[in-house]
Amino acid sequence: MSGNQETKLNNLVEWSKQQGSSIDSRVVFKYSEASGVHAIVNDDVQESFSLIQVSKNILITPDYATDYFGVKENDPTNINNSWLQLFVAKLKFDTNEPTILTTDGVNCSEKWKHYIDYLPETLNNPFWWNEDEKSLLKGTDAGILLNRQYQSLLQEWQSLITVICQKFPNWATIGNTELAKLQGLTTSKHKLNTVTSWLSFPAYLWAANIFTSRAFPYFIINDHVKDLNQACLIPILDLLNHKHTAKVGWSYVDHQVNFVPKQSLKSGDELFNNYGDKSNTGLLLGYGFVLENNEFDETFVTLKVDESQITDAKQLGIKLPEGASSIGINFSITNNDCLPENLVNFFAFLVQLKSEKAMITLRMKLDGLTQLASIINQKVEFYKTQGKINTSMASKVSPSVIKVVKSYMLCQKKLFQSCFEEIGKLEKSLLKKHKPLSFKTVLKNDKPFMNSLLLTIGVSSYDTLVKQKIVDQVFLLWVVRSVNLFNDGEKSSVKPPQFIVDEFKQVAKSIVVTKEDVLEYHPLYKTFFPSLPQKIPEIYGHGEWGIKQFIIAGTVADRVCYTRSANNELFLLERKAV
Ligand SMILES: C[S@@+](CC[C@H](N)C(=O)[O-])C[C@H]1O[C@@H](n2cnc3c(N)ncnc32)[C@H](O)[C@@H]1O
Repeated sequence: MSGNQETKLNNLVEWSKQQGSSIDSRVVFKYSEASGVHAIVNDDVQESFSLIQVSKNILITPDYATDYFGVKENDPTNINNSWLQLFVAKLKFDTNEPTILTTDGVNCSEKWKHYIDYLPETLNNPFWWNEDEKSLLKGTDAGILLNRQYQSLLQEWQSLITVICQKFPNWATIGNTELAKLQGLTTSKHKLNTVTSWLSFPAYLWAANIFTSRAFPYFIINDHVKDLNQACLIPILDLLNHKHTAKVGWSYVDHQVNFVPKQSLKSGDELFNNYGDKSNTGLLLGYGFVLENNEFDETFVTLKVDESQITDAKQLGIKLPEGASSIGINFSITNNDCLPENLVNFFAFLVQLKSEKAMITLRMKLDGLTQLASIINQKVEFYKTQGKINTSMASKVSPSVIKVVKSYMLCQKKLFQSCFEEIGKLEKSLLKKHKPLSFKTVLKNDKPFMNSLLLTIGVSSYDTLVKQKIVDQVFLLWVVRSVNLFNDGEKSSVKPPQFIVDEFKQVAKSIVVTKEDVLEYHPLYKTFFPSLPQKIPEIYGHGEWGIKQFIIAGTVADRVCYTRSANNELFLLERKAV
């Protein structure tokens, strides 16, 4: 820490004490490159011992802003702490009119001088990164949210400044100049990082980021607060860094905010606060750092589908995440639930066939999992490559940004990796539980059919069919054979599966064969006919072997087949709800 910053910190601590706050003598403030100012205890501390008491006198609360700007608490522009943020921007950046007086004569600039002087001017969260640095987040949750939050802050600021210009004629000139700077600029060209006045957008952005990185919920000190997002600034307590496992308590007693660690501390331990169960995306955007092994980490699979599909999925009993709409459905992937049931079911729904109306079948579930696995695998690959920052980029971005981006990417990749592994496990357990018929076993048991393959195409095992990529064709041939065998009624050692025969009959009843179908199946048909009945008449010489039978078998295949991608094993699934 520079000497100047150290002086500012000491001034802040002294001022807070003069204003009635107390800091236990075992708490000392230190500085590190990695996490800035933080507190250490230089002796053991018992659990539940109140270490810091901050006087109400020094808190920056919303009432100061509403009083100063003459805004009603329920004013529609008074959302997201907007007026309080503007108030803090004025405290920090207004050099023309440095005295801010409230209606009852409190000189706010004087009052919070040491606190405002201490607040960091340069923030390290992505809102303050240069364009090359920001581009490293392209395609990530953080990148998407960064743009979205930037836009909404911009709109929030525009509404505030418009009100300011109407209400306060002496600020209107600066306000209008600041508003005009943004006219005609596209989103990507917003490189406004320089504070030109307290009414400028960068001044507001700075104040908003001070709130995301340092503010506390206002309800801690005011029971009547209805809006849980309403915030206040609590000097001194905001010098504590975050640990997601830290057990802490905040309470408001006798006009003081008490900070109490709910665990004992050893001499030399860092005295942490707990900012809440935040994901790395939340930490990165709000605070500029991420935690490896963050148990609250989260990422999303976002899908865009029609409104009608959302309605149909709900009708099927799938509980969609809150806010699901045709704009997007965000399925949350966390460490605790890296493969949410509703995501699995929604993918099953997406591959539903007409013949599977009103139920989720094993085939839908397995096929849906295959589609999902492919998307998740793309995400894993994306984070693998995106996480490797190329050397040409490395010269344009700061090492601290590279470090935080790499760490963020790695954690996101881990979540998707766990999701991918979980898909494999679920597929395995579904197959184990429902034990669907394996085509490999079918062939092993149907010796005459297997012999016929050997004599005609020279193939003697399932694995060779896989190698030659002809499993699907042979499956169609076997379906037609099974139906003929069944219709023959002959006593045979081979029993065709009843559900295959039933499915074939059902398709046969409703199918309308088109010219396109015939053209599609013609090449396959020609490979088997007329040679098969000539060579092996005992199987192919009686029954129905027309091209139509193969077209029907094709639809049967769509309805009953599932190929496990890990080993290309083909399973035949009965249609039943799971
Ligand atoms: C409430 S302030 C804490 C005091 C701050 N370190 C300072 O220098 O004033 C929050 C900021 O501290 C830093 N910080 C907090 N917890 C951290 C952690 N576990 N690892 C790295 N930086 C952390 C981040 O820069 C964050 O934006």
